[in-house]
Amino acid sequence: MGGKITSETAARRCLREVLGAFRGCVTERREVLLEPYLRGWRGLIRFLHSLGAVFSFISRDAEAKVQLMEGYCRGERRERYVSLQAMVQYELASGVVDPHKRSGRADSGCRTVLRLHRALCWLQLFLEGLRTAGEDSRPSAICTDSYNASLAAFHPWVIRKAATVAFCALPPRGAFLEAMNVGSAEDAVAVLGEALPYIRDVYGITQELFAEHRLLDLP
Ligand SMILES: CCCCCCCC/C=C\CCCCCCCC(=O)N[C@@H](COP(=O)(O)O)[C@H](O)/C=C/CCCCCCCCCCCCC
Repeated sequence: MGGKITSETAARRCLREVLGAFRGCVTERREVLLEPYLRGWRGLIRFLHSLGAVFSFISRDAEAKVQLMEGYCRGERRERYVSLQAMVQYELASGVVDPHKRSGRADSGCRTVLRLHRALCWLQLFLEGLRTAGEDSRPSAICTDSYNASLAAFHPWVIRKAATVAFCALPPRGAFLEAMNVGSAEDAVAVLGEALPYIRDVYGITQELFAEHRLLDLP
């Protein structure tokens, strides 16, 4: 045990932000808008900060990826980065990414979003586990199982080891749900239930888009 909540207001604000952002991501035409997508990630990263310094190597990596994408969204070609669909179309057409090459640009939007997308798979499993597990369950175990079933396959041994050690610092379920600061544990479970369908929808659309263009294995 060891997760320490440094700012209750910040935690509450960022979870509301996550929920609102993922809710606003998908358009009527089933496009995923990048601006709210990245805003959702910002909220998650802020929440991760509130869990303590032991997670900072994880939040730094996520932060760098979000920052890179925000740069594209505000840059010269920002109209190409309004949605994931626009980004994929542009980066494929301009040769920024090539699914047939074994090496590629480390800073492309597609490659960067793919890393976040894989992490979203972990998040879905983790939140679902947290929501449905018994009162005595341990978030560290739920997190480890979710990680092993998703992201771990893409990480080298040293990262897997460091991540697994960090997960041990997660507080017990009651304290974790409290840390979400949205009311009682039941309220927190309800918020998770509210957020999950939106996150699942964003994940599903992205998975389909990347699969269609053979972008799921970008190096
Ligand atoms: C709403 C309720 C509360 C949920 C709170 C969850 C908060 C989670 C916030 C952020 C999740 C972190 C996402 C990490 C993205 C990792 C992307 C990645 O795979 N990067 C690796 C590959 O990148 P490249 O080298 O190819 O550029 C990179 O090597 C990774 C480095 C850092 C380690 C990543 C470990 C990921 C573990 C994810 C679990 C986070 C644990 C949070 C505990 C609540």
